[in-house]
Amino acid sequence: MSVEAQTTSMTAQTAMVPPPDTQAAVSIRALVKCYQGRPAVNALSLDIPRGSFYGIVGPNGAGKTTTLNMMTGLLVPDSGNVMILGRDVWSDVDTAKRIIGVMPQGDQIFDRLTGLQLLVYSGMLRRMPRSEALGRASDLLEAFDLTDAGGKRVCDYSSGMTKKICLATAMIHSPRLLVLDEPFESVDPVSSANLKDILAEYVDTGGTVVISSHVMALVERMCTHVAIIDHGLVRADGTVAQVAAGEDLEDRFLELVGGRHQAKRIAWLNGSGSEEDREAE
Ligand SMILES: Nc1ncnc2c1ncn2[C@@H]1O[C@H](COP(=O)(O)OP(=O)(O)OP(=O)(O)O)[C@@H](O)[C@H]1O
Repeated sequence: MSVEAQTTSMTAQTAMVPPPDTQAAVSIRALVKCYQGRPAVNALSLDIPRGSFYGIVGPNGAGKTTTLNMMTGLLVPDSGNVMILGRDVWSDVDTAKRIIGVMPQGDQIFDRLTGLQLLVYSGMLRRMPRSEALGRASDLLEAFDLTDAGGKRVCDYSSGMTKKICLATAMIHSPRLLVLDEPFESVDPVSSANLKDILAEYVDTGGTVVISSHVMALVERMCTHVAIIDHGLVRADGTVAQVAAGEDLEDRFLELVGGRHQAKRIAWLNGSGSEEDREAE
C-alpha cells in the first residue's frame, strides 16, 4: 500500500474509535507512530483486561515493540491515546511509569553495578527505603536463581542472566501491570519454568502481565488473551480460544498474517564454491 493510501486509511480508522475503557488495565485508541512518513503503528486500538495474561504476537517489524514503548511512556506517539489502569499515560508520564513495571533492555541498565546493587538501586529509585529494597532484592535474586551471582557485576552476566536481572528490576516495586518484551528469550528451561510460576501467581493476585513473544506455543499455554498485530494494526484479539477459533494458534497466526511462501532454493548453499574449494583450485 502507498504511504498516501496508508495515511488515508489511518484517518478513516481514527475517525470511528470509541472512547478508552477506563476499567481496562490498558486501553489504547488510534495510536499512531510513523518513521520517515511510514506508519510503524497504524491507528491501533486495543483493550487489555485487568488480571489477564496478555500475549502480543506478530511478525518481525509488525509494530509490537513500538506499541509497547508508547504504552509504557518510553516513546511519544504521533497521535492517539493510551490509558493505563484508568489514567492517561501521556498527560502524566511520571505517574504512569510508577504504576507499570517495564523490563529494560540489557543496554539500558547500569551494568557496572552488581546484580544486588542494581536491584537495590531500582527499588530506591521507586522511593523504597533501603532496608525494604534490600529484602526484596534478595527475594528476587533467589526467585531467579541469581543468589550466587548477586555480588557479580551485571556486565559479566550471560545474556540469560542479564534478562533475568532486567525482569527482576521491573518487579521490585510490585507494580499492578508488568510489560515484558520477549521475557523468555535466552532464558534456560529451569529459570523459564520458575519465571512462569512467578508470573502466573502475579496474575492470580490480580496483576496484569503483557508480554510480546514469537513463541506461539508459549503464548497458547501461558496467556489468557492474545492480540495478533501485523503492519501496525490488530488483526485479531480476544481470549486465546477466541483468536485460535478452533485451530492451533500458530496455524491461525499464519492464516491471518500470511507471508508463508515456497522457500526459494539457494543454489549456491550446498558447500560448493566454499573457501576450501577455492583454495584447492
Ligand atoms: N527508531 C526507528 N527508526 C526507524 N524505523 C523504526 C524505528 N523503530 C522501529 N522502526 C520501524 O517500525 C516498524 C515496527 O518496528 P517494531 O520494532 O515495533 O517491530 P516489532 O514487531 O517489535 O518487530 P520484531 O518482532 O522484529 O522485534 C519496523 O518497520 C521498523 O523498521
